[in-house]
This record gives sequence, structure tokens and C-alpha cells, in this order.
Amino acid sequence: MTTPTIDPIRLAVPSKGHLYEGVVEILKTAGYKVRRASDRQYEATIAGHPRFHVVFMRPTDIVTQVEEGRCHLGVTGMDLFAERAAESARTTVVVPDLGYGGCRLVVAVPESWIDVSHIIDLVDLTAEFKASGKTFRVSTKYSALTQAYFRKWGIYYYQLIDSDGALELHPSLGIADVIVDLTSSGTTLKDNRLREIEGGTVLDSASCLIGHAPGLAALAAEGETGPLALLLDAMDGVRASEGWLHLEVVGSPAAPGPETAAMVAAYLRDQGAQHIARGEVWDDQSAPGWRVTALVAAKRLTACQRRLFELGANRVVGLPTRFVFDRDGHSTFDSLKARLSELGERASG
Ligand SMILES: Nc1ncnc2c1ncn2[C@@H]1O[C@H](COP(=O)(O)OP(=O)(O)OP(=O)(O)O)[C@@H](O)[C@H]1O
Ligand SMILES: O=P(O)(O)OC[C@H]1O[C@H](OP(=O)(O)OP(=O)(O)O)[C@H](O)[C@@H]1O
Repeated sequence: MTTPTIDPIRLAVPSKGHLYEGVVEILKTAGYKVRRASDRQYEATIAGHPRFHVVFMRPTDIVTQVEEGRCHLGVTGMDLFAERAAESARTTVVVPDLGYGGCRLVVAVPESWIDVSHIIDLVDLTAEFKASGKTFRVSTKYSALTQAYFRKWGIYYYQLIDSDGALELHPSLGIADVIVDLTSSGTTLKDNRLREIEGGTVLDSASCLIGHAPGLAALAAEGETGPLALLLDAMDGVRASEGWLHLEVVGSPAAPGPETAAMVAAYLRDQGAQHIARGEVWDDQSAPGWRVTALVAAKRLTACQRRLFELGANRVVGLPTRFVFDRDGHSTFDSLKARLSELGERASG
């Protein structure tokens, strides 16, 4: 008798660039360490998770391969998903923002265009170009998003120049009048004497996790202990823990226990701490004391510690958190499962 082979779960990860390291780090923290020998290796396994098979691709190709079902899951930019597959019934967004790769798709004009400060100014300008027999040219890699955005603002008279990179050079070279491109720090626009205009943000983007709906439906059917649920739960736990420390404040036995602990808890609440709990403890001499635990934003702890000592703390410890699971927290797997079953019902009925 032959053992039935189980198909691998194919996860597509950007091979390099802005979106690569963030996901590899999230996966590693979640307990899914990608074993990749070199950055020229385009396939990898995940230690301890033999069902997963990682393939490295360009972020644009990831959208296509997930759409076509060759990959169950893929990490890409929301900008690329929105441009290519937003209306696809087969691709679904599993996690819209993985917490890195943030950038915006914006309309940028030459700095010298002092009369153009708002997107609405392009309505008249493009009409003027047309009236004088000129073509208003817009360079972009995002023609679908640009067209939809311009239509929304009533901008109709322009020609798209499709291009693959270094668009910021196009206005000064006379290839285009304006560009629609990504920005994050703003340095590239500034260094090329371009600027954003008000109302000119076409899209806010971040790294996202997308999936092939029919493939995911089969995996979701394996339930809460199946590999899809375990991966998504682990990623939820990691993302919920990001930026938080597990704080332990231990109080002097000399300070009146319950009252001091209550004051410390109230102070931490004011500082935005979460999941605050307090209780009685005994030191190794059996002297009674108190303890407050909480989740506190890592960036706030240093500024809090002096006040905690003033209130009666003896020791303040901030421990790194790796996973945070909260009974009322968002479950990506549960909401995905609900969405997939809705899609399934719609398709069958
Ligand atoms: N400046 C930026 N800061 C953060 N994220 C960015 C930035 N620029 C682009 N991104 C994100 O990274 C994605 C592109 O990734 P990257 O440029 O690394 O790969 P690529 O598409 O293979 O690049 P190229 O086509 O230029 O070779 C974009 O679609 C966007 O989601
Ligand atoms: O606002 P900034 O922080 O300056 O970032 C913006 C730049 O980042 C991206 O380019 P990328 O580095 O991906 O190079 P590319 O030209 O190959 O796309 C984007 O296309 C911009 O050119």
C-alpha cells in the first residue's frame, strides 16, 4: 500500500528588496525559520514545518502566482495587489498590513509648478493642455490605479507613459509632465526636485499577505490544528506582541502593599499599559510585598521607571514579548474562514 502524498503549501516570499526582510523576520519569530542558503536560492524549506514550501519571487510575480493558484499564500505590496488583482474573486487579502513596507502611491509634480498645489488644479491644467493642442503626460507603473484615481477627480485629458523604474527622472528629461509613484521618506522626490500635491495620495500601502481563495478553503477545512491555522495564529501572536514589553514591577515590602500596587496600576494605565494585573508576593525571607504586571509600550518604559520607584517599586523589569494572544484579539484564521465560506456560498448559489 502506498502512502498518499500531501501537497505542499506553497508560500511565496519576495526574493529581495523592501519586502523581503520583514516577512522573514516575522516568520522566524513565529517559529517558522526559512532555511535559505543564499540570496540566489529561489526555493526553501521551513525548519520543523515540512508541509511548507517557500518560493522566492518578485513581488509583482507573487500577485500573479497566487491569483493563478500556483501558490497558496504570498507576501507582496498592497500597491501591487491593488493594481493587479484587487477585483479578482480568486485572490483574497489575508493580512492587509504586516507592519512593514509602508509607502504611499502619490501624484508628484515639478517643484517649479507653484500654481499646482492640489489635485483639483490638474483638472484645469490638463484641460488647458488639451485646448492648446498639447498632451499632458503621466509616467507611472500603476496605470489602473492612476486611471481610477484621475477619473474620481474628473481628470480625463492625459496620456499614460508606462515605465518600469526611475520615474522621478521623467519630468526633468521631458518624458512626462508629472509622475505617479511610490514614496516613503520623500527623499527621492526631493532629490529630483519634485513634490507631492494635496489630495494626491492615490493609495496607502504596506506589505500584505494574500492567498488563493480555493486553495485556502481546502487548507482551512483542516481546522484549528491544521497548518494554515497554526501559521496564521502564530503570526497574529507575533504581530500583537510587536512593540510591547512584559513589565514586572515588584514592590518594597515596606510600602503598604495593596494601596501602592493600586497606585502603580493606575499610573501604568495612564501610560497606556494593557493587561494590568496586581497581586501579593513574598520575598525569599518570606516578607510580604506586591507585584504588578502589564504590557507596556517598549518606547515608554524608560520614561516611566523613575516614577515607579517614587511610588514604591523596588525593581522594574521589562521582558521582551514574543507572542501575545488575547481572548478578544483578532483571529486572522477565524475571519479568513468566515470569508472563505461566504465566498464559497456565493459561488455555489
Ligand atoms: N521606499 C519604499 N519604502 C517601503 N516600501 C517600498 C518602498 N518602495 C517600494 N516599496 C514596496 O516594495 C515593493 C517593491 O519591492 P522592490 O522594489 O523591493 O521589488 P521589485 O518590484 O522587484 O523592484 P524592482 O521592480 O524595482 O526590481 C513596492 O511595490 C512597495 O510595496
Ligand atoms: O521616498 P523614498 O524613501 O525616497 O522612496 C521612494 C523610492 O523607493 C522606491 O524605489 P526603489 O528603492 O524600490 O527603487 P526602484 O526605482 O527600483 O523601484 C520608489 O519607486 C521610489 O523611487
